[in-house]
Amino acid sequence: MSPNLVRNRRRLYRIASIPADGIGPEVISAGIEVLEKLAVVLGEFEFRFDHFEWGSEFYKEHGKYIPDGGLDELKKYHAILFGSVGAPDVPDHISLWGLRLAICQPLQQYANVRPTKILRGISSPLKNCHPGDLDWVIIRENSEGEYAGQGGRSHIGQPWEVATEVSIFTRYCVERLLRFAFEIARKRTRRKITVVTKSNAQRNGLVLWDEVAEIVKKDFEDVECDKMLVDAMTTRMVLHPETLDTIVATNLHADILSDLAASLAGSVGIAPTSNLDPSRQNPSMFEPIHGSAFDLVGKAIANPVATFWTAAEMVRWLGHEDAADTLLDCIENVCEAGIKTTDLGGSATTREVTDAVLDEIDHSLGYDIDLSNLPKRQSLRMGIEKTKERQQKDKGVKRQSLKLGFD
Ligand SMILES: NC(=O)C1=CN([C@@H]2O[C@H](COP(=O)(O)OP(=O)(O)OC[C@H]3O[C@@H](n4cnc5c(N)ncnc54)[C@H](O)[C@@H]3O)[C@@H](O)[C@H]2O)C=CC1
Ligand SMILES: CC(=O)C(=O)O
Ligand SMILES: [K+]
Ligand SMILES: [Mn+2]
Repeated sequence: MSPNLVRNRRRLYRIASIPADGIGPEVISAGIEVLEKLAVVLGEFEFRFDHFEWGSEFYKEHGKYIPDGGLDELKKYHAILFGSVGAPDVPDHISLWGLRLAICQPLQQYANVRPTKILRGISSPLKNCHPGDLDWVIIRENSEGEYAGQGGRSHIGQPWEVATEVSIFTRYCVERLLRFAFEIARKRTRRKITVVTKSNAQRNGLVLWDEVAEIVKKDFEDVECDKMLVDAMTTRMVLHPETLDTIVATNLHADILSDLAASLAGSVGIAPTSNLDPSRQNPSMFEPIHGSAFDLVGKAIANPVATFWTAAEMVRWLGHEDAADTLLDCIENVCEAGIKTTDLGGSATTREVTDAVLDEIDHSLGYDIDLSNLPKRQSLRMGIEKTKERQQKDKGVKRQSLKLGFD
């Protein structure tokens, strides 16, 4: 086979990288190293990253987080890899609305998907909660609710000052998100969804949620559906994690529940986020669940696992399920080997965890070989052979024969 044909089968993905603030740049640069290694080793695809210096430094210099025309620029990419926005010297609402929400909302990334599970080698702070007992995916409405931008302040500074934060819930957005969540539940083994609201106190918008859920669930009779009020949901997550699978909730409720979920699975330093436009008309955005972690900046100890898992979810969204699973396997192998940062009770640095994952990816071929010394097309061909092998899903079996297939 000619090298050109092989090369043509390799998909090229253009990724916009926006590391932004705090530990964002530390974890995103580690994530990019891992993605580039995965691409070279598997040979199914390649990435071209363009870096956008948008963040709080840019804001302080230019008065805006996104320059004019910036969103149109982002639309040219297959996906966006995002770090975190938020700096100690800029009010949090300015930074969040200036960058993250200013991307998610116009690009209609209305489904925020947050899987959480106890990775091999990580222990839950919950007594008796082991891998398999906590394996959830939280679907967060990502376009409206408490983050719709409705509200205002009057009589600022006066004793009679008034401020409103109006939650917006539209039948259209609630229904599209619930349908998306039920589809996710249907694809998972347990086919089980919990709809979380607060329709006792929030008697308008969340009653609408309950009503729309009743309608949508009729189209998913194969999915077991139950509902919870959000306060009781926290109790169930802690005391009966094994009874949950797919969870769907409003923008604010799911924001809170998903940080709790990540911590119950070990740390916010491990959990991923996908901000998806399910219509695929716009690029989706992938980011670790955590924020800027001011307390860790510059110490080189931020946990990069959340970003690696996020990278795996980006690869999955781009259509490479097996490659995503390979990366997740490599991450879990590293955790299982005890190479963990301090948030997980270990003592490894960001660099050490990253190097260990890079090493695992190299070894995921089942072959100890240094790809950096090979001409590019040889490693491409090896990747294709490797992909075929993976389809057999023979995890754990050392692959004996790896056809190098040099032309
Ligand atoms: N999507 C985004 O861009 C987000 C931005 N933020 C912003 O980040 C800033 C800080 O927010 P916080 O509420 O403190 O939340 P945070 O997620 O930055 O930190 C909360 C706690 O988790 C720890 N943590 C976070 N990431 C970690 C990692 N990778 N490894 C180990 N430990 C980690 C931190 O050290 C801290 O103790 C604020 O400006 C906030 O608005 C917060 C959440 C999301
Ligand atoms: C801003 C924030 O906390 C989040 O997107 O999860
Ligand atoms: K983030
Ligand atoms: Mn959050």
